[in-house]
Amino acid sequence: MTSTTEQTSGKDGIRPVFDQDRAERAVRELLLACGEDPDRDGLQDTPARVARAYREMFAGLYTDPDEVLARTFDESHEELVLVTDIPMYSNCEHHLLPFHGVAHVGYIPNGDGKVTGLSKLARLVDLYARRPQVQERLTSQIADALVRRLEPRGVIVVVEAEHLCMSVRGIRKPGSRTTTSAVRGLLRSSATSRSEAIELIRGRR
Ligand SMILES: Nc1nc2c(ncn2[C@@H]2O[C@H](COP(=O)(O)OP(=O)(O)OP(=O)(O)O)[C@@H](O)[C@H]2O)c(=O)[nH]1
Ligand SMILES: [Zn+2]
Repeated sequence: MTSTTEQTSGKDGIRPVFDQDRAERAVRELLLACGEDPDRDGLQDTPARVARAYREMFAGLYTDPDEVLARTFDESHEELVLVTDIPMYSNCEHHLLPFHGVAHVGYIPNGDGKVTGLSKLARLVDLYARRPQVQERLTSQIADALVRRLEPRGVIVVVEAEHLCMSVRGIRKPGSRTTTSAVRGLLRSSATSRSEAIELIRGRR
């Protein structure tokens, strides 16, 4: 039986552990269900490898996003800070197949010294991407974490991705891309601020 701790998600979806043995048993079962022989030469180490791969791909389940943004700098910049084209690899929670693309993350600091390191924006993308996800939730979780920790005047997050569940199976439309956005604060309420950010994202190349 599954224990309560395993079923219960903590703050912001944080889970306590990755169960390597259980994951290996599940992969072995999957191979058997596919009619494969998990004991044949090429597959002997596969359950352990796949389990480790999932541990890595879902590492964001075991990390507190607020820690990523814990350190702030005293900088009186009060206009847009935008990091574009952050490579993003996630897995859709419906098929456990990858979706990948880029994220653009911007915020307007509130001027009271809460400016974060630029790499932390990419770390935040990574953390939420490394969970079983849907693209809409990934996008809004990144935005909401920034709002929570930095109390900025505005936030914009745009994610553009191809879903392999739409490419390699099902509808099979390789190359189709999905764009999602989450805007908060001034970047939502002010058309001028939002257009400035969107223009910078669009014209980045
Ligand atoms: N909104 C949203 N849908 C997603 C995402 N990732 C995958 N999906 C969709 O999840 C849906 C699951 O639909 P179902 O009908 O339950 O499953 P399915 O029979 O495998 O669907 P098909 O992919 O159409 O074959 C599909 O339409 C996927 O395209 C995502 O990040 N956001
Ligand atoms: Zn999918």
